[in-house]
Amino acid sequence: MNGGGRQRSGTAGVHHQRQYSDNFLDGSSNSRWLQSAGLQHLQSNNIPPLQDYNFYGGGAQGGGRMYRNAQRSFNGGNEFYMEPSTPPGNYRASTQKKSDEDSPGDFSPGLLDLHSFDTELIPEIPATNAFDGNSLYKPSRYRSSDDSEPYMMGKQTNRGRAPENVLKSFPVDKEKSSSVAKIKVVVRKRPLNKKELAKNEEDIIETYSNSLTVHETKLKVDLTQYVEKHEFVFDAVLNEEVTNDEVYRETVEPIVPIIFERTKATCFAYGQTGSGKTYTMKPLPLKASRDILRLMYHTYRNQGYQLFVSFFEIYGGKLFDLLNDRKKLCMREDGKQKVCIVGLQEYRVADVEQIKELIEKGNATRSTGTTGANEESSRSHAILQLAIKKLIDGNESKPPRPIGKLSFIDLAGSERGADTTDNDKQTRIEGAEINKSLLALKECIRALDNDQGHIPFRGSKLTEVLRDSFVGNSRTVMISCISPSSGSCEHTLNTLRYADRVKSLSKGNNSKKDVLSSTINLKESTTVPLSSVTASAYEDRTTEVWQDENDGDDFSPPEDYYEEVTPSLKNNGKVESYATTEDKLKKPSGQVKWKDLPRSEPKTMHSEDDLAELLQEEEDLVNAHRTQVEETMNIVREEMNLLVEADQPGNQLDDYITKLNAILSQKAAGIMQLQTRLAHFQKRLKEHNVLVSSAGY
Ligand SMILES: Nc1ncnc2c1ncn2[C@@H]1O[C@H](COP(=O)(O)OP(=O)(O)OP(=O)(O)O)[C@@H](O)[C@H]1O
Repeated sequence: MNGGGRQRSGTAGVHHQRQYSDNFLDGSSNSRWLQSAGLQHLQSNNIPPLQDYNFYGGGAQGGGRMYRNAQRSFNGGNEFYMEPSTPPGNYRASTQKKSDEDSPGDFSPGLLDLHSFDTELIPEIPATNAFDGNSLYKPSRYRSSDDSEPYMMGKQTNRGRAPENVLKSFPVDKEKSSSVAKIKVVVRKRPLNKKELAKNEEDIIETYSNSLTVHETKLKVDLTQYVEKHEFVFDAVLNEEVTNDEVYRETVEPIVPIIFERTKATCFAYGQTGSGKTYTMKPLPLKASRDILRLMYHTYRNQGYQLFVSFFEIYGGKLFDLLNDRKKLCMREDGKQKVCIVGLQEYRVADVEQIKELIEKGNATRSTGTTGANEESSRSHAILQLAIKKLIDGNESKPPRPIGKLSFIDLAGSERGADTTDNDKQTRIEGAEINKSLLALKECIRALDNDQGHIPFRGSKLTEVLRDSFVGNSRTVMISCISPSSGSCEHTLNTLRYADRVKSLSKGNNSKKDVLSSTINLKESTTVPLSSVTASAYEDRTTEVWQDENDGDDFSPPEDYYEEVTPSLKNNGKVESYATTEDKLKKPSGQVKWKDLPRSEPKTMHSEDDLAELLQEEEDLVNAHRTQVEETMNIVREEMNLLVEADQPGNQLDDYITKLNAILSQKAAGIMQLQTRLAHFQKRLKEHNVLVSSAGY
């Protein structure tokens, strides 16, 4: 598709990108992420405090002044302004009828409508005028679009792309916009970090341009090891050498022009803690705003477009404004089921530096903590929104109309539910809440996947906010971040299955389900231990097998197959028990590979088929029960959370306990059934072994 996974930048930037997390330069997290984004020159200690720029000022008049300031700034002045657009009494709910538009006094104070779009169409600009680099280009007003030289008004550089090229890249984008997929799922693999290298963990992810293979080492019942191969296909797979700039080009850049065309777009990162979500997400808004401003000031010049920034987090099921001293926010639904965030401050911005400052401010305010995998772990879901609005008839005294919106969501680690086992009460509550919201997100995705009439968006604050990412005229880019390490294999598989499910939401996708591992690899890999395979015998025919057995087959794996695994219930000791180096079959690159196995004699084959079927059955059963137990645990966690929140646990404790007991008894019955089945399985396995040894195999 795009060759993203094979990209090699081959520049100094690559070297930088390949540094492991622990190798990062000293300094604040903000300066670190600017460096990681290739935007270090934006780092400035000289920027005056926001208050110096009438940060909390407002009013219709203020808005007019603000706009004029913006124009001056754009016209080469060095003035720097930012004002929130939602001062009390100054903002109109965009759901209001057109007849009300001339009555600024009726605007709902501080109410931001996340979903509403007016009906006025943006005038089409002929491509020749819109993208005429010669007529529009003002050389003194911006820099190259190169990653290391972001768009900055009032500054000039001799380096960078020719002006024509900068502007002419947009027609391409515009053409692309109509064909931009509704949902795009991209996987990003980070490099092994120092800790993982110190533990001798191996890179088990093999990437191609739009697919990847996870090589999972497993133990058979007789404790011999084998490698199970899981193949996934996505829209793009970005390997550990891909820079943040390339990530931007692959993910967000194509959707930027569309937000001028009445579209809501969302980009979110998903993955376990420490997998690189924040590292990936942080540079994107700045890069996007650079392109948005370029479009605003050139392609849509003089058309009254304005750019607004807001930044909030969902922490413990509550919303906090990251640009307004973590002020608690309220989410409300209006009569049309449109979600509004009451009190959220929006800041109008005119250049990248202002946006940079706001993002830094928000990031500094964000809730973080330390996990085993990440010293600066996000404990919240952070949502940064870039909203494009348009002045009504060029009238600066009226609030502008929302046109399009680009939201960036940095989700908390997907396995933070594991924190519920932590002794610290606060961490447990956080973990439970994160778990709940990610579970709700999964439920919504599943419901959409099944074309269910009712989508349970109200399951969590996160899904309420994300609602418009999945319905209506929207675009969604999901970046699944994965660690390459063998120790993270289970989490990685969970992330990829989750991503696979999201991918299946988009029409006409070509995503293969990860059924291969349980049907083919398992069957064949159970017959020969890995240690007995010589390196020279290395061969890979998995793809061939897949094609043979699955061509034209629209088989969908059972629901349970995609259930996410809660790590606290898993045996993480697996990291330690990973196969010894001698046991592994390696390619010259060191990548562990699955080995094709010799074809068996018909008699043995028959018994192997039986065994494989049995194994499959057992695995399905175990998966189903594990899922049930995990779901139960989630319910228990949620209930516990409710109790804590209720503040007077005694009140409803008896009810809760009765309810939980009923659920647990039901699950216990299931587990007993599983034990009976396993005993049966063990008996069959013994019989099989006898059969194999008597056949002299
Ligand atoms: N592609 C990458 N290249 C180099 N370093 C990376 C890459 N991805 C992540 N890192 C580093 O790994 C560490 C963890 O990354 P990050 O904080 O982005 O994880 P996260 O998924 O956001 O975790 P959490 O959910 O706990 O917030 C950071 O120090 C980061 O700099």
